[in-house]
Amino acid sequence: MSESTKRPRRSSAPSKYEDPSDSEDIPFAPVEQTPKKQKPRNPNAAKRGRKPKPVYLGAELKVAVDAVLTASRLCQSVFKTLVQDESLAKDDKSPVTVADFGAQTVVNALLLKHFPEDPIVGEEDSEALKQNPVLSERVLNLVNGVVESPITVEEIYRHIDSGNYAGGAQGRFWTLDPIDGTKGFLRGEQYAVCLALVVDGKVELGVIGCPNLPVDLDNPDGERGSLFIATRGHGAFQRTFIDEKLSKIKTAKVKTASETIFCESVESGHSSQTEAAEIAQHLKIAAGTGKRMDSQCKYGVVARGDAGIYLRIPTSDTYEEKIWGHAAGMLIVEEAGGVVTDVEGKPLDFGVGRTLKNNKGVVAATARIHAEVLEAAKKVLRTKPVNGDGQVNGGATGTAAVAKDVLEAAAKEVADAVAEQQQQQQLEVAAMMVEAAVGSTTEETIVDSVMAEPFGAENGGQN
Ligand SMILES: Nc1ncnc2c1ncn2[C@@H]1O[C@H](COP(=O)(O)O)[C@@H](O)[C@H]1OP(=O)(O)O
Ligand SMILES: [Mg+2]
Repeated sequence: MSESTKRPRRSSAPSKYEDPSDSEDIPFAPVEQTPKKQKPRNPNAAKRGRKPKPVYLGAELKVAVDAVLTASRLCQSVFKTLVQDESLAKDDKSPVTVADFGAQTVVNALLLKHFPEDPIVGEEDSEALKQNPVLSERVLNLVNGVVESPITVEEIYRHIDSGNYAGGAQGRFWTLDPIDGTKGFLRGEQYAVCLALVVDGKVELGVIGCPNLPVDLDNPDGERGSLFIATRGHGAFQRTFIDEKLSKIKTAKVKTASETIFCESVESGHSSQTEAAEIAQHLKIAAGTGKRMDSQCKYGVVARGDAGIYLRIPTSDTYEEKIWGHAAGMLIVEEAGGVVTDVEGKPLDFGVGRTLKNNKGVVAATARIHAEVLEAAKKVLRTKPVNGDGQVNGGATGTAAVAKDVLEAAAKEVADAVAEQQQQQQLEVAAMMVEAAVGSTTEETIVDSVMAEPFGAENGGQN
C-alpha cells in the first residue's frame, strides 16, 4: 500500500518491534482496486537502492493475522466435535467453551512470543478451567494440535491469565475477544475472533476472523470465512481464510439512511430491538429489513457495505461494554469510511480500562448518514429518560419497550435451558438403550453421533 499522502495518522508511539524485513512479505495492498493513474516511476530510484517503506505496524499485523487465523481454525475444529460437556456456565451464565480458552491460549502465546513486553487485555481467565481437569485436558490437546512445540497445562493457564491487564490511556497493549458471540458459536451461527492493538488509548490495528460469515453475503451458500484487517490511516481490507489476497473494502455508498438497512444483535438482552425498530422507522428504513447477527461480524458487514448501520441500543443503565468487544470492529469500520460513536455521539474511549465505561451503546454507520442516524437515535431515546433503577429509557413507552426486550431475553434463556435439559435426558435414555442392546457404550459416543448432524462441518454452521 502506498504509505503516502492522504491520512498520515501514524501513532505518536511507533512500534518498538517494527521490522521492515519481517513485514515486507505482508502483501498489505489493495489488490482489487481499479488501478489509478500513477506518475511514471523514476527509473533511477531502484538503482539508487531506495528501500521500500516499511508497512505501518507490519510485524504486528503479520502476527495478529496469523494468531486470529490459528484461533479461528481451532474454533472451527472444536465446533465440528463439540460435545455438551464442554460448555460451562460463567458467573453471568454465558456459555464458555473450550474453544474460548483454546483460542485465548494460542493468541496470547503468539503475542507473548513476538512482543513479550506488550500486555494483553483478554476476556477470559483460567479460574473455571482450573476447577475442571477434563476440560483442561481437552484444551491442552486442542492447543497442542495447533502450536509448534507442545506446552503443558500449567502454561495454558499462564497464557490465558496473561490477558489480565487493566488497560488504560498510556502505552500500548493488545485486546482480545477469543470468541465474540459465544452464543452464536454454540448455535452454529456467527461468531468472531477479535484482536486489536491499542496505543495511548487509540486503536491502531484491528483484525477480526469470522469463520461462518459468507465471503459474499449475496452468495450465502458460497465460501465462508471472512477476515477483516485495518491499521489506522491505511484503509480496511478483507480476505478469505484460504486466499491471502486482500481486497479493499468500503462502507455502503448511500445518501440517506432510508437507502440502506441496519444490523443488530440476535440477543434482545444485548441491544434493544424494540427501540432499534423505532429508530429505523424514523429513518424510513423498510420494516423487517434489519439483519440480526451475533458478534463483531456486524462491524465487518457494515465495513464492506452489506449494511449501512449497526445499532447497539443499551438495555441496561449499568452494563459496561468491554473494550475487546468493539476495538477491532470500530477501527475496521472507520478505515472503511464509516463513523462510530456511542448513542450520545461520543467517540468510543478505549483508554479508561477494560470496559468502555465512558460510553453507552454504539451507533456505527457510513460517514454520510451517521449524523442522521444519531439524530434519530437521540430522538427516540430522549423520550425515554434514565429512571435510575438500573434500566435506561424509563419513560412511558421506554419502560414497556425495555420490559419487552428483557422478557423476550428471559424467555429465550428458559427455552435454551429446557432444550439443553431435554437433550441431556434423551442422551441418557439413548445410552441406556444402546447399553442394553450391545452390552456397553459411553454417553460421549452417543453425544458425538447425535451432535454430528446439526453441528457437523457439512452445514458449515448455517444461520
Ligand atoms: N446487557 C448487555 N448489553 C450489551 N451487551 C451485552 C450485555 N450482556 C452481555 N453482552 C455482551 O454482548 C456480547 C455479544 O454481543 P452480540 O450480541 O453483538 O453478539 C457478549 O460477548 C457480551 O459481552 P461480555 O460477556 O463480555 O459482557
Ligand atoms: Mg467472548
